[in-house]
Amino acid sequence: MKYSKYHALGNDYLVISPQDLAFELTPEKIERICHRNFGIGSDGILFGPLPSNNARFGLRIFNPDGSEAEKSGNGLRIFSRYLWDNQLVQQEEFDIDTLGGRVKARVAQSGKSVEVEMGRVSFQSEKIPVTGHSREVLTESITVADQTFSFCAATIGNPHCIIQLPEVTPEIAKQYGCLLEVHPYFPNRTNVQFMKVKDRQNIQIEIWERGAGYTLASGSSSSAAAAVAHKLNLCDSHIAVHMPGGQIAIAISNDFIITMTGAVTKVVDGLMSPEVFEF
Ligand SMILES: N[C@@H](CCC[C@H](N)C(=O)O)C(=O)O
Repeated sequence: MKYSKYHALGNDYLVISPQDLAFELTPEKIERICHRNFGIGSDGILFGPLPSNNARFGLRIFNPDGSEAEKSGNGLRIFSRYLWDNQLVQQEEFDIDTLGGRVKARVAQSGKSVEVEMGRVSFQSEKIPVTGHSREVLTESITVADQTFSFCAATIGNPHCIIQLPEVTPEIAKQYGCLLEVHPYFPNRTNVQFMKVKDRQNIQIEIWERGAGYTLASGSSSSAAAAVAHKLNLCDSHIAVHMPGGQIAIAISNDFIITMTGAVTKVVDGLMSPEVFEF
């Protein structure tokens, strides 16, 4: 099986084209391919390009636990770079359809920087989804293990739980992220961001991704956390999001449409042996 591996600030994905796949991409196979010891290793699989009625290209996004995600910011930027590298697009702007909606992508610097218009953030409980009556989920309480946090929730196609703290560390994300991901408030599970507001233009986040665990960066997480910081009037509309893997620039329009810009790096084109599935 042919694959291409890229990373966006350390958030790594394998791009697999349907034409290079001779078997069905089942959850068990996805888990094995993404496994960092028994497989190639990645934070997810980008399966495309697929035919779409809504956009030039269709894309399916899979997490390393085999679940399917509606959207991935870094995944979309990586997939855009792949389309560019493989000359599947000639113009710098094009659109991509995902389960979580259509996005517009624009490549720059020969694909090394990609901007994606991610869509509109909503804080509405039934859209995220969060259980309970219909409301914007802003500054509510949630308890996991020994700890009660104040949280906000948002969707940009996929669900996010954002917790603002004075300081954030990888340890906090790992200790509480796994519990918050599966909290009964979130019927579809959730991505989790622990956010420190540095000033009106800068936030720092530590991330626990649904279906992937602790990651070094996440585009949809950056979008959701920046949108919450802006919604709570803690930040302006242009925000640099600092993550362990690097920095993403987020611009927020008056109606909370997010534009995200950041680096994409190619790692390798490879050929996976079928022996990987002998288990
Ligand atoms: N790394 C991604 C998010 C991938 C999907 C996520 N794990 C989910 O299940 O929603 C990003 O860059 O946005």
